Amino acid sequence: MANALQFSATVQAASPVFSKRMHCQSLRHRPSPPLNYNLVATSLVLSKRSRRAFKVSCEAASVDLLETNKIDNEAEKKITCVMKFGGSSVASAERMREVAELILSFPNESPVIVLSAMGKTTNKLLLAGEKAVSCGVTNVDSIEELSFIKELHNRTVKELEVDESVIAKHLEELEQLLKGIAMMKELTPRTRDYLVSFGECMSTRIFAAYMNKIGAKARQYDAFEIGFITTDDFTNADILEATYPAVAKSLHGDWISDPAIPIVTGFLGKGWRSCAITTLGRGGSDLTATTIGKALGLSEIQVWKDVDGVLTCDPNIYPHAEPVPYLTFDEAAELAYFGAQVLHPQSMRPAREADIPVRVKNSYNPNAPGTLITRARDMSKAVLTSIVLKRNVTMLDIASTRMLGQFGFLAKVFSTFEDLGISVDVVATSEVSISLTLDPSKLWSRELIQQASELDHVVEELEKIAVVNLLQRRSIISLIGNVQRSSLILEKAFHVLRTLGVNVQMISQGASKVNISLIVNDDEAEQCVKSLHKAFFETDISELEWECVSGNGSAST
Ligand SMILES: Nc1ncnc2c1ncn2[C@@H]1O[C@H](COP(=O)(O)OP(=O)(O)O)[C@@H](O)[C@H]1O
Ligand SMILES: N[C@@H](CC(=O)OP(=O)(O)O)C(=O)O
Repeated sequence: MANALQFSATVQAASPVFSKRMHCQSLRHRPSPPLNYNLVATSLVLSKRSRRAFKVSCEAASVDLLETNKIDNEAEKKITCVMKFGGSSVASAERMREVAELILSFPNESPVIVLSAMGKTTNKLLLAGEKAVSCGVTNVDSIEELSFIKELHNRTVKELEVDESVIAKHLEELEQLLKGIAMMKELTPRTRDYLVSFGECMSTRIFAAYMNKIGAKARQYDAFEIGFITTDDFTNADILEATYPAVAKSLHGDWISDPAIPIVTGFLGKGWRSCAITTLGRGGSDLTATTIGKALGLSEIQVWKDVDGVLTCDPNIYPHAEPVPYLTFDEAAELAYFGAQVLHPQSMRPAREADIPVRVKNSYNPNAPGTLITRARDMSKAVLTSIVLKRNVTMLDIASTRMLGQFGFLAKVFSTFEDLGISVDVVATSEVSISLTLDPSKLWSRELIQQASELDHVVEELEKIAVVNLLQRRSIISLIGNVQRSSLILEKAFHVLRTLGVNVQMISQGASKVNISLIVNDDEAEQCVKSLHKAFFETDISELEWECVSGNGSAST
């Protein structure tokens, strides 16, 4: 019953007229006890039409309208935004308390909350799984990572003073699963996903219990039970279209019938064929949040991290990185795809499709403005937005053995990759040769031995039509910004790289118009990023501008 609304009214002095009129309405649930004189408190679920009639009746019967209206308004409140908190934001009981306080400090928002696993739980679960493969069943309970996970979650439950039963079953099951892995002596991608799901399943249960304890009504959801339907690509699954209506139905339906803050597991889904738990790739809770944003048509998606927004480069490489106040979806997607850990590579897609702004905020510093990501922004002054580094990339130089002018060479090269299921990142071509890099995330998701033999196989296949040079330990430095000013960016960048004595091995300016990629050796890459950062972000912008032909930078689409 889509329009159902819940009422509660204290009837102080009802009249026979009121009682009669109430019974005339098409009530889903008759009030109990029957409305009568001096009735105290009742709860009704009414259609919108009946609700209007009920209001009139209430007035006629001197019902305590204050109480009625209060609950009426509560039910009419719509879900307004989604707030995602990453592992670092919910790493301890103390952090969970602060996050709860943060959520409740926005009284005008009715958010859906998406949580990642506590702290480094996902990494620990993966390590525990790997150890279980070879440690023997009897030694599972002494796996250090298992003890750490148990201790962290039990301590958090205790410190938050919530019932330990909320996670007891999960901890028991986790140990059983590790014993199963030890018995089978193998950890398949499917089991790996089931294993890491314990992290999000436990963090959300603890947090929902705590919210309820402090009087903020909350309801926990496992994403794989509420319609997150994915491909069966374990460890790196894609969200399928059917997810949006299914998630909307689950969350909205519950909210209408019994409003409570939804606390949803990030990162997890359910394979459409296998019906097994899948994961959306590392950092996938961002994608969970943007998917919910699109499914519910919300006005804002917030991702709360441990940094003051998206920064001008990875702060672990260069601590003087600064927050970027505005980004477009295209810039953010490119930045994430080319390796900025701060956002999941696919997470911008649902937000862009539904045109919902994404705000990246710092849960440790909520007053910092963060980064606002929208469809368009003023690009008139933008030169470079951010520098991203993707390490340990494999590069292939492929030169055709045929004569110039032969067609079909590129098609053959790409069909080889398609047949082998390997995706390509950066490409630069001439008519008879092509240089490209392979997407490491697709290779990383496979076993190391499998990776090596797959690369051999790629080379073997390509050598049928070309001379192939396999180059490993390369890095992609992506310059994200206003490619309308590519000449200025390239001039400045190459000046920096020449000063460092670094030779660029490949360069590509993608069709996205926000990214220029440079390939250099792994061992030179960090220094390049630091020097590029100094040149672009620690130099007065006007010094960059003087050479720029006026009118070069135009507004974005
Ligand atoms: N360009 C960047 N801007 C901001 N953070 C970045 C960037 N590149 C890498 N990072 C790293 O990403 C981290 C935040 O992402 P992540 O760990 O996935 O957050 P969470 O777990 O809170 O969702 C930061 O702590 C920072 O170390
Ligand atoms: N816990 C998962 C999913 C995730 O999104 O985590 P975080 O928000 O902490 O990056 C991971 O570590 O990959």
